[in-house]
Parts: sequence; structure tokens; C-alpha cells
Amino acid sequence: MKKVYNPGKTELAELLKRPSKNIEDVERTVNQIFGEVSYMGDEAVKKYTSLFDGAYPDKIKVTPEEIQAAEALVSEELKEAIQLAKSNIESFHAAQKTEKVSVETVAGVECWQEKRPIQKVGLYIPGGSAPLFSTILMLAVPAQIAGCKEMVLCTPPNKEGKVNPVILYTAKLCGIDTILKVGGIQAIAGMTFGTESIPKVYKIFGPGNQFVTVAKQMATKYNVSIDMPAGPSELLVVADDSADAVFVASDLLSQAEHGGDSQVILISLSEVFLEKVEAEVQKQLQDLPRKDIAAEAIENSRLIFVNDQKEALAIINEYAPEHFIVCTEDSDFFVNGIENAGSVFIGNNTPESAGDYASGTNHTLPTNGYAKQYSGVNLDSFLKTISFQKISEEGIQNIGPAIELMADAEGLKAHKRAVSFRLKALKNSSDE
Ligand SMILES: NC(=O)c1ccc[n+]([C@@H]2O[C@H](COP(=O)([O-])OP(=O)(O)OC[C@H]3O[C@@H](n4cnc5c(N)ncnc54)[C@H](O)[C@@H]3O)[C@@H](O)[C@H]2O)c1
Ligand SMILES: N[C@H](CO)Cc1c[nH]c[nH+]1
Ligand SMILES: [Zn+2]
Repeated sequence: MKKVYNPGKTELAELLKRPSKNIEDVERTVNQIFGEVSYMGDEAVKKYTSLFDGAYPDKIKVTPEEIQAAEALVSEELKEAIQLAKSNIESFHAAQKTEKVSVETVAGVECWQEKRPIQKVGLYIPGGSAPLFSTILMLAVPAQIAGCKEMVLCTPPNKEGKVNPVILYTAKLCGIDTILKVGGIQAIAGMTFGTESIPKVYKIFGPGNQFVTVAKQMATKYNVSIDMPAGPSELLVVADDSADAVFVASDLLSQAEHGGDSQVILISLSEVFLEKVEAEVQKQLQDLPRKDIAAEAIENSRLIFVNDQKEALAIINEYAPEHFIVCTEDSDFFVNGIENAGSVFIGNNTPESAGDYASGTNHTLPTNGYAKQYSGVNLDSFLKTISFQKISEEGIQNIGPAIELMADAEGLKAHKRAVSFRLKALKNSSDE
């Protein structure tokens, strides 16, 4: 991890760059695959599944027999853990339901808004380097609470053309039966255009690598919306001597092990603490099964010493981390001051892994600085808000003249008439 002391503005900008691939190269690949999938459907999907995943499944859709068989391959212990996580995610997301908002803006003009589910949603479950079945809970649970009618799940197959049984088990538990063995750009293109096997959806959800993230952004050009850009995982920790170096190092490594293009950052007001964590990261790295991946991410990562809390907060808000851990004596300073972060974890007993799996919050979060303008997935992500209005005779008489004047001023005569005819009819009937 690169260690820096009191970096200046220009140095910081360079230091805090995410280790992303060349975006033009990724966009070129995305354009090509989108083009082919839109014309050739399943044939193109199979071509790219074979190229990138080394698999050529004869059927893209997982069969009911495969789903059935998966259940026996998952241990009872793991099923119970999944159930506990599911129930906490349900509690937190069900609590996000809101009441109908209704206001009589002036006498006789009633305005209200109500939420309705997005009918067809596509859930992308990463599976390139690790089968992230926990992501199914994060997406399907709020989709179900929202009342989405159709859920389509895409996840990459392994080299034998199979999907991890825990993914199949969790999908079934969440009421999903349309599971497709397709990952990466071809999955996002499939859900964007629809193919013989992949249903077209209205909104695509879920995290993924940089190919998936750029593909999701491309989908928006074809009238399919997305939750947010949720790419390679990242974590920023702010800690002082009140924190535990062993815990902090384990948190940093937890996100580093997602992928070589992940990034983790520690900001501290204590030089001694930075050094302790640096040594601890190297120690804990040694026996990680994904040591090479984590080590690559650690190469892109930073240890930053700053003199005061205000400076630390300014850096954090500029970086806008996906995950933000606060382990300082005065945690309120950071908790109250944070403006840009996907999800915040407070205190020595709150590992980031808790939010990844089982505390109840959602782990599908904006990366790459997008926490400046996007929220993580939540119940509202699966809902649309529709506004309604009902105007009485009194109401149209109250606002009609203003509408007529405004329509006139915009030069829109038909708009004006739509009001004038009604006002005239009311006047005639009152004159009779
Ligand atoms: N932000 C979040 O909320 C969040 C949550 C969980 C995971 N993640 C991130 O999701 C990512 C998962 O990545 P992953 O790779 O393991 O799985 P993935 O499912 O996202 O991607 C695998 C697919 O990438 C495609 N691919 C691989 N190499 C390619 C190439 N050269 N050209 C075109 N396509 C290619 C293949 O089709 C493959 O199926 C990680 O970066 C992880 O950090 C983020
Ligand atoms: N940390 C990931 C979000 O960036 C989510 C995850 C799933 N499994 C483990 N972690
Ligand atoms: Zn994680």
C-alpha cells in the first residue's frame, strides 16, 4: 500500500484515482456485443458465453430439475445462515415502505402521489470470480416487497456450463424461477433487447465488474433503466488509535479480495496506527486463499496520514467511497459530516462484511465516486412514483385563470382552451 503524509490537492487527485480499465476499450467491446445480441439473440449470447466463460450450455435457461437438485447440495447450516440474512434484509427493506402523500393545494385541487412496482426487473448476480449468492437476497427481497411481477436472474456459468447450487437454492428461496446461465456484457445486452431465451426487462439491477458496469450504462441508451453504476468494490476507513489494527486490516482485505481492481484506503490521524495496519495487512494477506487477487488490489490502495479531522472529512467526501468505516474516538464528527458514501459502518464491532451479508442493509452500492449522486439499492429502487390529481368545479375556477394566462404567455393556445372551455361551461350552467 502506498503511504503518504499530508498530501497536497494535486497529489491527492492522482492518489485517489480508481484503478479502472481503459474505458474506450471496454465501450468498444460493449458496443460490439450489444450489436450482435440485438440482431442474433441467443446465438450471440452463446458465442460470448463460450468466449469469456469457456462454457457452451445447450440451454441458457436453468431447468426446474437443476433448481430442484441444488437444494440437496447446500448444507443445513448454510441454509440457516441464508435464512437469517434474508429475514434481516426483509425487516430493513419492508420498513422503507412509505405512506401515500396527499395535499389539497388550493380548495378543490387534490394532488397525491402513490408508488407502483416496476413490472419486469432483471437481477444480475456476479459469478466471474466468486458466486455472490448474497446479492440475490439484496435484489430479490426488495423486489418482492415492492411487488415486482417478473424477476429475471442472469449469472455466468462455470466452465462445465453449470451455475453454483447455492445461487440456484437462494434464487428459489426468493421466488425466482427464470434463471439464465449468462454473465457479463452478453447478459446485460440480453435483458436489454430480449432474446429467444432471455426476457427483456424494464430495469436492470446488480453489481458486476467493469464490463458489466459499462454494459449497464449502455443499456440506458435503449430505454432500459439501471439501479446505478455498481462496479469493483471499494472501502475507505478512517481510524485513530482507539481502533484495532487487526480489525481494520481485516476490513481492508475483505474488500481487496473481491478483485484486483478493487481499492481500499485508510486515512488516519496517527502515524503509529498507519504503520500497525500496514504490517497487519501483510501478515493477514499471507494465508488468504485469494492472496494474489487481494495483493493486486492492495497495490492500488493507499495509507494516508493527515493532521486534522476536517482535512480527513474533506478527502472522504471528495472520494465518495462505496463503503465507509468510521473507527475514531469522535465518530459523530464523521457520521454527521459525511455527504458522499454508499454505506457507513460505525465502531470497532461493525465490520463491512456485516453489510455484505446479514445486518439487513443493502450491499449493492455506487462505486467509482458515484456515491456523490446515487443511492445504494433500496425499496424505492424497485418502485416508481406516480402523481395523481382530481380537480372539482371549484378547483378549476380557482386555478383556471392562472393557467390561461401562463398558456397564453407560452404561446400555447390549445392548452389555454382546455381550461377556457371548462370555465365557460361552468359559467353557462351557473347562468341558467
Ligand atoms: N458495487 C457493488 O455493490 C458490488 C457488490 C458485489 C460485487 N461487486 C463487484 O462485482 C465484481 C464481480 O466481478 P466478477 O468478474 O467476479 O464477476 P461478473 O459476473 O461481474 O463478471 C464476469 C463476466 O465478465 C465477463 N468478462 C470477463 N472478462 C471479459 C473480457 N475480457 N471482455 C468482456 N467480458 C469479460 C464474462 O462474461 C464473465 O461472465 C467485482 O469487481 C466485485 O468487486 C460490487
Ligand atoms: N462487498 C460487496 C459490495 O461491494 C458485496 C459482497 C457480496 N459478497 C461479499 N461481498
Ligand atoms: Zn464484499
